[in-house]
Amino acid sequence: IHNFIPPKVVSKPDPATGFYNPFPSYSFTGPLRPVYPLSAKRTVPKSIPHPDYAASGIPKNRTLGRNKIEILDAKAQEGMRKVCKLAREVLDIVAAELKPGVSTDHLDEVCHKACIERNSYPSPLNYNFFPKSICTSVNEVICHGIPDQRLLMDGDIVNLDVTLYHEGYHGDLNETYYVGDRAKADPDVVRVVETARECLDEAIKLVKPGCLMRDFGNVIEKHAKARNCSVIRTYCGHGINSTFHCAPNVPHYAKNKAVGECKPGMTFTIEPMIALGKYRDVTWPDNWTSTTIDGKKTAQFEHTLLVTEDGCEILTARQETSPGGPIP
Ligand SMILES: COc1cccc(Cn2ccc3cc(C(=O)NO)cnc32)c1
Ligand SMILES: [Co+2]
Ligand SMILES: [Co+2]
Ligand SMILES: [Co+2]
Repeated sequence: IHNFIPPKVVSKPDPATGFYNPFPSYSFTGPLRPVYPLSAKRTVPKSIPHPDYAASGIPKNRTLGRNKIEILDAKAQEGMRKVCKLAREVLDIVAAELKPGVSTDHLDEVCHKACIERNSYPSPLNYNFFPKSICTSVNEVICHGIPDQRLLMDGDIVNLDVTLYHEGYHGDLNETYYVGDRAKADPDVVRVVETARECLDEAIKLVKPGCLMRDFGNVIEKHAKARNCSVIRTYCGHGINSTFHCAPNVPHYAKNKAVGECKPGMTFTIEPMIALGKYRDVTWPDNWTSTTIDGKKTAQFEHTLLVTEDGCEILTARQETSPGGPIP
């Protein structure tokens, strides 16, 4: 079940970290720990259109024709442009808050408010019962990190994954950022972050009518391996439109069997997760937080893309003012 009720704080701090360890019997793969309690569940005014799962937690499984990829008409494409532009604005607003001493829960609050200010619902909230409005994935967390009371520290890397639901369409993007002085970042940390960024850029270059969904994994894994990194296999890119996740499934590893080819009017994400060590993942007892099995750092970047007649439009593209960006 995903209706996650964090456990009561245990009586004594964990000698290893000095923090209270809410899962004493679980052997964490790295140094990161959750810091509870989670803040109270945030609400979205009823005046803002909610996705079907907002109350129940369970998305309607409308894409029963699993492999049928929706082609959006001009009006729907305009709707996707709009929500993706807003999603980029929200990501940039949250990223501007990043500094040592800020809690991931504070980032959730900033994201939640920025969505509401844009008459948008934060898509992750209650999606399959996810408890917060943004995914904040720190260090060895691959994805789906839950915003909590932990304070960001100099030398951390943090992925912010934002998805908005606006006027019937979802827009989904994420970036990984350096916390503290980027110039002092560990070279291995820079390698995994910049490799993830480059893997996404390489894959996007392929996107045009006729390109096969299974092609992206080959270029992503080739680049990752050339930089002595691995590719997480469990989580994939996905179709996105009026539904948060739909066909196609877009694996990021080589020699995959993904079905489908790019056609004008399709919208989907590519969101490679790259690791310094092993590609295998293991999920915390919170049922959400996915971490590398060896506790080594991992990074991710994501865009929502629209296939056009001669290539693609990066609907969630960085702006001049966007925080972060490549270390030259
Ligand atoms: C075992 O079912 C699971 C496991 C983990 C997570 C969720 C639900 N979920 C919550 C937020 C979220 C974001 C994305 C995404 O595409 N980011 O780019 C995907 N899933 C998401 C369900
Ligand atoms: Co479940
Ligand atoms: Co995302
Ligand atoms: Co996504």
